[in-house]
Amino acid sequence: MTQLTPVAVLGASGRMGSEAVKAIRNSPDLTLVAALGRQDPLEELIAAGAQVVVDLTVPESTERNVAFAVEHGLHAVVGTTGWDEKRVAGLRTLLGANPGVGVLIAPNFALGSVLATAFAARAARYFESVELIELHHPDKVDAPSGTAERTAALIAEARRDARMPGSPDATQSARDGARGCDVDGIRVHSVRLRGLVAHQEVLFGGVGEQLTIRHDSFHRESFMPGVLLGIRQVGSHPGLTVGLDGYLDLQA
Ligand SMILES: NC(=O)C1=CN([C@@H]2O[C@H](COP(=O)(O)OP(=O)(O)OC[C@H]3O[C@@H](n4cnc5c(N)ncnc54)[C@H](OP(=O)(O)O)[C@@H]3O)[C@@H](O)[C@H]2O)C=CC1
Ligand SMILES: O=C(O)C1=N[C@H](C(=O)O)C[C@H](O)C1
Repeated sequence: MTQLTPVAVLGASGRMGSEAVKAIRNSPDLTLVAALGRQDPLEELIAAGAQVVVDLTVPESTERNVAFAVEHGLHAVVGTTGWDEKRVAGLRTLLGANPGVGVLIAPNFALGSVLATAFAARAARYFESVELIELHHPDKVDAPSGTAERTAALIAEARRDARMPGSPDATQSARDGARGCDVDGIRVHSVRLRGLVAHQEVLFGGVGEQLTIRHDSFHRESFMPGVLLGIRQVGSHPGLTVGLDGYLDLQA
């Protein structure tokens, strides 16, 4: 008989957490052993015998949740935003002291979004101008989105490698926020609108042409194949992986 992987979800009653609970329950190779919320002690993860913890909480709690998992030898699949460079560096150190434990931090679990970000990174060196627009539901607590931060960082890296200057911009005066925020030298604009779920456009401009790379998540089900892929693979990838693309062969 094949062993089922025992999985716990943190943030289980949230928008993403409740969808993940459903997806895990519907997976014949996984068993949901804990579904925790803000009030529940993390020790329940151990008592429940979880092997993989899925963190879909809030930026203030994710670092502590993941540290607890790693220190107790549990693999973690993390969708929560807020993982800046300092936090990532701290987690790498912690993982160094806990060899064999795997953590996946995936700013976006939707396969189309992962591809859109990869395509944008590839296109980055060919266009003089680039700006990014991310559009989300109005209940989102952070801006810009984690996906936009990562996409901008990868575009900026590709442009630096190609020794490109910043996007041309003659603006001399602007109202606060009119030009969006600066992520690694890339302008990112955040829209919050009832009815939206999660959307992103990367706009590349060259002389007489524009390339737009757009991805839309219309429902949180779109994230679930990526969440399940992460749960199934995290144990085979010790150390830290940032981005679901780390588990995919995007060159094929
Ligand atoms: N990687 C990806 O593909 C995606 C990532 N996200 C990210 O996932 C995160 C969650 O998003 P979303 O589901 O929309 O948010 P919600 O606000 O709907 O859910 C967050 C949940 O976390 C719970 N929570 C808060 N603090 C803790 C804690 N200390 N321990 C355990 N649970 C806690 C909340 O409980 P309570 O109700 O009690 O406050 C709530 O149920 C965000 O950072 C978002 O950006 C979202 C979509 C896709
Ligand atoms: O809060 C959300 O909804 C989302 N958060 C993630 C992000 O910040 O990029 C992923 C997706 O965009 C949905």
